[in-house]
Amino acid sequence: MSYLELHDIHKAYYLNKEKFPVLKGIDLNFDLGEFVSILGESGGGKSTLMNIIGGLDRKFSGSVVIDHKPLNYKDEKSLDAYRRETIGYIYQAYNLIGHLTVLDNVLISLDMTTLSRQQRNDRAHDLLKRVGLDDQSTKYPNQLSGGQKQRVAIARALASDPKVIIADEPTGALDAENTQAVLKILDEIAAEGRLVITVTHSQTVANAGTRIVHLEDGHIGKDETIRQPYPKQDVKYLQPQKLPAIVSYKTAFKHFKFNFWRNSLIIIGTAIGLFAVLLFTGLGNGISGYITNQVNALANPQVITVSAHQKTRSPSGGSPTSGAPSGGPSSTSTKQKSITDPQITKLKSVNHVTKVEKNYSLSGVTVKLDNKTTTLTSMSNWTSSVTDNTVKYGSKPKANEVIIDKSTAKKLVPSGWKKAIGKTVNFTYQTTNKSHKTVSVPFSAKVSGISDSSSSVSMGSKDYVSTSTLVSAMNKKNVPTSVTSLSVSIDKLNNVKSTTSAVNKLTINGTRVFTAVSINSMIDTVQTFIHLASNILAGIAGIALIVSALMIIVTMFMSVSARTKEIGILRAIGESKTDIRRLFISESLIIGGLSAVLAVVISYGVSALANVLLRNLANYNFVQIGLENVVIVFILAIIISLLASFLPARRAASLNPIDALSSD
Ligand SMILES: Nc1ncnc2c1ncn2[C@@H]1O[C@H](COP(=O)(O)OP(=O)(O)OP(=O)(O)O)[C@@H](O)[C@H]1O
Repeated sequence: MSYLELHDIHKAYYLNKEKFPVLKGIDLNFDLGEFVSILGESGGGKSTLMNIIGGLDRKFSGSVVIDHKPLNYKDEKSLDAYRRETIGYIYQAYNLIGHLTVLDNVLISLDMTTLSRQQRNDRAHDLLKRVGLDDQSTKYPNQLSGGQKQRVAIARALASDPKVIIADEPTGALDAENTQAVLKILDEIAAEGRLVITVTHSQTVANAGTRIVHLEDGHIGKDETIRQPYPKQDVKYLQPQKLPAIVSYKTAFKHFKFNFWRNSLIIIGTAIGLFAVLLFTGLGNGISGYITNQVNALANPQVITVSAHQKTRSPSGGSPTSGAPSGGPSSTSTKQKSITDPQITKLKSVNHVTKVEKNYSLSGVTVKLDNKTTTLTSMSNWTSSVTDNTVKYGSKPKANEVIIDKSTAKKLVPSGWKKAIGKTVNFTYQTTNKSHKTVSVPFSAKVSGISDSSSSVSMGSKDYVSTSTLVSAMNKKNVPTSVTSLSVSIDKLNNVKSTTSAVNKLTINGTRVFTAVSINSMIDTVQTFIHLASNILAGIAGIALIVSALMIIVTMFMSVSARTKEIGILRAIGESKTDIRRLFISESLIIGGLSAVLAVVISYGVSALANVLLRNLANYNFVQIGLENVVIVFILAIIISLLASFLPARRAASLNPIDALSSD
């Protein structure tokens, strides 16, 4: 039995359903050590036969038996393995990969062996030395002569140590001298105990072999042995393996580098879209953080405001349950129900509540210092809900002390507002006493500190008197000290949410008592809107990403059509559909990944600049790009590049290797 056997091979091409038979029953046997030339006229079917022997063509009838085993032409994977392990191809048109160096062109075959990286490199250099080209290893194919290209192709065909070398018109494009050089190498290959099958229509070339087979009108004509074949050799061949994924990534990167400028433009385009997304989300983070800070500076987040629960449907008029006088001292909302002492006791018993303070809000307060007088639109008592950093100068008020706003201080001491600290100021306001008579309530207090309403977002001036001073003044004038709102302190920030809802759920005689509001819930609401707005902006910016995705799709399709021949070559040396798909997907991923890197770099640069420029607005970083935003942008980039590469990669993988090889 021979090493390679062809049994009754029939092959026809169809054009518009018309059948063109090319091979009409071929039976041939080949052995290792033979250098067989298949001689025939142009168009006689020589290449067609080679494609069948080489495992590239699957549409024929008959069988090919290799090393006693019939080839399974139905199974694409076993054909890939056959090409990878057994066949080395040499073409008339060289078919080198243009964007790879001479060395890399040889290495692509070696990557499908189990040799180590160093061994692969050494073998590639040895093969190039053998064909006289080791000094050209860093050149690209377009920098070589025709003869040199063909020698690189021979080195590549030998790289994976195949038992069968198929050479389709290997000297067709060469001059006499190069033809002789190539034929000599092919003869040496046969002498190593390999089977060399060459296709030619030149008698001179055919004479260089050990046997000539004539192909005539789709049949085997004369089959003549012109000299003894070389003896079979008991050598150990290299161990083949599937292409490791890393090689596809590396090849993709090499192609990416080869088209660096075109790819750079696409990366910039994609990066702009990603940058816009990052910037808007960063801006959303910054603004919501700024508002949180501002609100927290105004009010202590660990203190919730509690008022008596109002039945929303009750229009005006008295409440059916409460007999307490309505409103605190000149309360702004007179319709609000007062909170009773038993209710306060109940509130104090709630878990995590550490302190309950009454909120008094005075309006129309006249302030007098020496001969200067002014009126405050509002004034409150100092409670835990007011944060300490409200006091910009001096200290917070103790008993018989008051904090006045900078605007108030300026009116009282025009010569220097800071001098107001330490001075005793007289206050008076009008309200109704327990007998429903209008009375003036006077009190005096020493200014312990000054607040500044202009330095933050706040409504009206910020004047606060110590609670004990105010309450004793009210008591003196027989003014009711009941209130409509309380400041309730909670032990830990973490408990604020749960305690707020616990207070809201409190009932007395089955009726809800309180309405509690935490500053956090207000911040949450504001933040929800800010994030919504910034996400909408980021979403709009995301439209740019659709354009980027389209750009990547177009580039990938261009890449597939420009690299059709390369795809054919890679398939011919044994790469599978999966390898080809991975090649294109990885190139797209490289583009996507680098776009994300560029976008992140630009975003951090622009946000640093924007934050410096916005410093004079407030001492705060308004653009805050967090790690999670960066991660999202990378995920986005990966999704876009995967989606964009899906169709082109599928198309590349589904190309017929023979059609791909014959493309220009
Ligand atoms: N894909 C195809 N579709 C239709 N016809 C084809 C196809 N490929 C080859 N043929 C035809 O089949 C015949 C054999 O072609 P083939 O390339 O095998 O010949 P060849 O002997 O190698 O020719 P040459 O020496 O010129 O390279 C030719 O007539 C050719 O036109």
